[in-house]
Amino acid sequence: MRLEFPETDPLHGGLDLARKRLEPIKKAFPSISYADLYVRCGVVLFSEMGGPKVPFRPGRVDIDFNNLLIVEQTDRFPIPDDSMEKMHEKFRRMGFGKKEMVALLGAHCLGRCYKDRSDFDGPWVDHPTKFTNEFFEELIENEWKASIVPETGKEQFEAYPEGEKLLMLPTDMYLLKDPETNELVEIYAKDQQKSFNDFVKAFGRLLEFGAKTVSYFWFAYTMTGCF
Ligand code: HEM
Repeated sequence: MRLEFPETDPLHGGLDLARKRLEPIKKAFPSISYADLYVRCGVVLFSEMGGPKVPFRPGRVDIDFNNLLIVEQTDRFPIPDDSMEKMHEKFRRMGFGKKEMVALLGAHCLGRCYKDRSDFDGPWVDHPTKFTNEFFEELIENEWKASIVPETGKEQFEAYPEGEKLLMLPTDMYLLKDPETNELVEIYAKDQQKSFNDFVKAFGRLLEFGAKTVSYFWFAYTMTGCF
C-alpha cells in the first residue's frame, strides 16, 4: 500500500489519493508507522461513516525501503473476474471462511467503482457514504441484469431500483449462488447489527496480519485506559 511499485494494480488506483492525503499527518507525527497510520485511518473512517467501531492496536513496523525484497504478488488479491472457487480459495489462503468473506464484502456499501481505475462504473448502493448493511439488502432485493463493459468485454450486473444505476461485480453476485453464502446475505440484509458484529471480527483480524508483536502502547492502553 505504501509503494507505487509493486502496487501498480489499476484496481487499487484510488489508493494513491488516500496516500497523498495522509502524508501531511505522517509529516506531523513521524513516529507513527505508515502501516499504523493507514490502519488507524481506515477504522476511524468506518466508524465516522456510521459503521461499527473496529478495535485498533498499534505496533505495525514499516519495511525498510533500503532492504526491500520485492516479491512477485501476482494472483493473490481477489479480482472481479475470479471464478467462485478462486475467490473462495483466495480468502481461504488468508484464513477466512465463507462467513468472514461475506461479512467483509459488506464494505461494498461504501464508495464506488471508477471507470478510469477498474473499468467498472458506479456504486453498489444508493447511499454510498454511509456504512450500513445496504450492500446485502440491494443484493437480494433487486433484479440484477448481466451486461458487458463495452471497452473490456468484462461482465457486470446492473439494477435501477430508484432510477440511478447500481452495480454488482461478478464476485459480489457469487454470494447469491452458493447456498451457504446466500443464507448469510439474507441474514445480514435483515440484521444490520449482526453484519456489523461479524464484520468487526473479520476486519479486525485482517488488520493484524503480519503484525508480529503486541506493542508497548497497547499494553500501556490496557493497563491505564488512556492513550
Ligand atoms: C472478492 C473480493 C473483492 C473484489 C473482487 C473487490 C473489487 C473491487 C473493485 C473492482 C472496486 C472498484 C475500484 C475502483 O474502481 O477504484 C472496489 C472498491 C472498493 N472495495 Fe472492494 N473488492 C473486494 C473485497 C473488498 C473488501 C474485503 C473490502 C473491505 C473490507 C472492500 C472495500 C472496498 C471499498 C470501500 C471500495 C470503494 C473504494 C472507493 O470508493 O474508492 N472490497 N472493490
